[in-house]
Amino acid sequence: MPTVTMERVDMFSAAHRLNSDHLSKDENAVLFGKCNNANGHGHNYVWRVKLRGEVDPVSGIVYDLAQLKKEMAIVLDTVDHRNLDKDVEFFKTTVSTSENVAVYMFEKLKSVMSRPELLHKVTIEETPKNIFTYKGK
Ligand SMILES: Nc1nc2c(c(=O)[nH]1)N=C([C@H](O)[C@H](O)COP(=O)(O)OP(=O)(O)OP(=O)(O)O)CN2
Ligand SMILES: [Zn+2]
Repeated sequence: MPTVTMERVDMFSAAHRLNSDHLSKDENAVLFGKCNNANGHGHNYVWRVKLRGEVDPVSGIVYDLAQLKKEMAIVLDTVDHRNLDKDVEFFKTTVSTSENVAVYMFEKLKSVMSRPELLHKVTIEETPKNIFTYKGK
């Protein structure tokens, strides 16, 4: 059967601050600039999810879209209108760069999917200019 890639896109708004516990105050300020400001800042992130698999000969689908929507909603609830650094366990020890947001969103979705082997890649658009993609380990 043919192998097809399907994609669903959603969005979430979240606050964060770029700051590494392994760097000094000055090193953080130099590395992250305005993004290290103590007040933090926010983004309207665009989350692109791509699944890749064989088209089922009976149903004609790769994966149930309604199921994917439910699973993505579970993940979105952990980040939407949250402060990533304070509300998400993963970011209490990991800098909330969009590289790491892509890793988190991929692994969290994979952990709730009924067929995790179909998850192909996740893309995070932090701003229209800054886009990060993760395909798993
Ligand atoms: N490697 C990374 N560098 C930076 C990240 C990141 O996730 N990975 N994130 C940031 C900040 O979060 C920042 O908010 C995004 O950068 P910013 O300059 O505000 O947004 P733009 O690049 O789109 O702004 P322009 O000034 O229009 O270029 C910083 N670095
Ligand atoms: Zn930011």
